Amino acid sequence: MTKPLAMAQNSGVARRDARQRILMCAPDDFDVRYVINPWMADQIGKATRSLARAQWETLRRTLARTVDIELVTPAAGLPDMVFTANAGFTLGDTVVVSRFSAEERRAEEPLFRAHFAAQGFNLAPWPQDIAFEGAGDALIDRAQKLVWCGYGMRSDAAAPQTLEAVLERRVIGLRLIDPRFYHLDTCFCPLAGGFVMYHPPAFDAESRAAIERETPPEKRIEIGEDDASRFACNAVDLCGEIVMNDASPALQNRLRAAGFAPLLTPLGEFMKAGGSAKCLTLKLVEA
Ligand SMILES: NC(=O)NCCC[C@H](N)C(=O)O
Repeated sequence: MTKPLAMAQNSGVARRDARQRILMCAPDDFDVRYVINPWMADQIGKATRSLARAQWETLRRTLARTVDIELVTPAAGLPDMVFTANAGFTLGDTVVVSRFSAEERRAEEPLFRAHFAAQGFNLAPWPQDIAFEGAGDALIDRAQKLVWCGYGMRSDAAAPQTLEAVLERRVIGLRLIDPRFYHLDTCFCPLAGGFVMYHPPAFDAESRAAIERETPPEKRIEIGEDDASRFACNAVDLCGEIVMNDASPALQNRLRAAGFAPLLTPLGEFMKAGGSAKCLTLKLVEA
């Protein structure tokens, strides 16, 4: 079988990836202060700031071995701003800044917009009345040259076609049906070489069929309930190194057999807010 790691090392994509930039936000004001997803229920006030900080620093250092880390300034009173996956969706030097469905996160929008503008991104137009939560719900699949876009929990049903019109890229909408997997990046992860790691019960039948249509069986890595609940799909693929909160030995073996190198970094404090490795990062993707 073709090894994605080897493939990546020989491709132009890998050379760009070597200088890839990832946006993060320090957890200065991280906490659980409201409940907007099932993971946050019963967790108000229960995150330990010092432990969260240590977990976030370990993630940052781990990623910084391979990519350049950029930081957006955290703001007091916005405890979820640490989840930069939800800042927006970038493609080349264009960004679609998120239009949060969750009222509690709306105040993050102007801060992320100002950050992207200051960094020289072109801000793509987006209708105010269509919720879209950025790279939490829109995931680029370089191997298949398309964008997968989750909807039905946070991003509106109109988000996929709106994104397709804005980006002029093929976008496939995937309808999410389990509130625990409220963003696409909690239950779906495109990997190098056309592999896709996903939790099938998080999707409706039509969306599962779309995934099966686009991805051959040998490239589909189905994630069971146990691994999905450890946020195994919420992973960052860095040229074949898969940075994730946790994964069972069986899943780690499955990933290794496909040519990937799982790298576990515990992010339990952030799980209390419903996020882990992928949610804490935004790849500033090359077009
Ligand atoms: N899944 C993600 O991309 N981000 C995690 C966001 C967690 C935050 N508490 C939220 O519910 O919006």
